[in-house]
Amino acid sequence: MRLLSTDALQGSIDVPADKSITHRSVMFGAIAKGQTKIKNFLRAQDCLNTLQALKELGVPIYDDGNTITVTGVGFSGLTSARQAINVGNSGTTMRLLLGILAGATFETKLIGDASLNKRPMQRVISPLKQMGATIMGENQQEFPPLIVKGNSHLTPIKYTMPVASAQVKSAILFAALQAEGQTKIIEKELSRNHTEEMIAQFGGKIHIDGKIISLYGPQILEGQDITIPGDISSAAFFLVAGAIVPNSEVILRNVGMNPTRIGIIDVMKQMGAHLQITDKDQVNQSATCIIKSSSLKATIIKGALIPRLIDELPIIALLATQAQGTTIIKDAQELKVKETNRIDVTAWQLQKMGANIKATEDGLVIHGKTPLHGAKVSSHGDHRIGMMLQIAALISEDSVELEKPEAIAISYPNFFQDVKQLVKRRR
Ligand SMILES: O=C(O)C1=C[C@@H](OP(=O)(O)O)[C@@H](O)[C@H](O)C1
Ligand SMILES: C=C(OP(=O)(O)O)C(=O)O
Repeated sequence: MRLLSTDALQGSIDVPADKSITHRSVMFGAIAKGQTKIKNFLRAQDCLNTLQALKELGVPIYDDGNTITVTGVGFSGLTSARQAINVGNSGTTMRLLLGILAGATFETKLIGDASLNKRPMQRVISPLKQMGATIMGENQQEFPPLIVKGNSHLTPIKYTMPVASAQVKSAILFAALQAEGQTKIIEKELSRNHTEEMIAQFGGKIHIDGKIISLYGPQILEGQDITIPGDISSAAFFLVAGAIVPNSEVILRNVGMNPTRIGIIDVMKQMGAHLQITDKDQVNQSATCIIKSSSLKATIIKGALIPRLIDELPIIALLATQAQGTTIIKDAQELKVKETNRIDVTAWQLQKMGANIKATEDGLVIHGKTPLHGAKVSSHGDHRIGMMLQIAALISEDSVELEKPEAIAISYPNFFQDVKQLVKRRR
């Protein structure tokens, strides 16, 4: 596919719904008692896989095209699926479902696509096994396909997390809601807290003290009405586009502003971006972002900041190619076990376009500012790499061809329409 390029972006877009919160809204709706009504559900492949998975586990879900109504069955009301559940490309779906199914006495086989088959699952298998669940990969491996057989008498654990991962934390919390007694999780670094927030929103009790989370189980949650805010991880592509394309002013409405997710805003401000945040909505944790073409300087991104912008690192790497000086990203080894090895793929694809970027063991080193030129690039089936490359193409001197653009529908089905809407002058 030939990508668009331009020398001006102008206009506004409504940011699509948050993927992490969408997954969780259906999961919490399913394991609660009573009805959950979800507005602004993200109709992207990953989230549709979560919806389908819960239907296959016996949860009544009705979609009127606007609102999704989930009739909660409680953990004990889930029923055995007729066949293996295919969660496609979605790591969140597989890992969180393992936590939910840790207390179900029937057996479930979870399968996914070729990319998911390479993603590490030991990080969830290990704590869930300690709690009493049985989870097996084929040939004793940690990789999907996985078979999970739960245990109706799960035991609570005290668990110090070896990785900063919201998915691992969430899987343990779903199991903890079913276990008798106190579970304590000690986070390595603070990661996105949507699961903790939703436990409270659905009427549960959870105690958080910095990196220590404690929860007494078992708990029965109650269905809620939820409106999903926009996804900062999707907005990120246009935040960067607005900053690096000359003559630009882009307004992004309904951007989720959960503090555990807004690392990219801190980084862009630090780099000198003309970024303004207005119309803050405290209830919905969202705001409007206005970004203008910016003259940028390099920065260092590491440590506790990494989990707050983990999915934004490929697009931040592109931003750094347009900043004066050397940007260093470190402590980001988790990027190697996403949909692709995002350290290597980001460096490799941007190098093809003339960027001065090098992969390191745990991150990237980017020397700016370099002009980008045309090339044949590939998403490698990774939605975030595909979107990053379209934004790179906007400032490319000549034409860029993208292989596997269809991957973008995993999190942002209307991405190319939104790009088109903002492009004022095609080159
Ligand atoms: O919990 C979530 O919704 C997510 C957590 C992160 O993964 P890890 O928990 O593996 O860091 C993130 O990369 C992913 O896109 C979504
Ligand atoms: C890593 C991602 O998602 P998941 O882990 O759910 O596949 C992502 O969306 O960038």
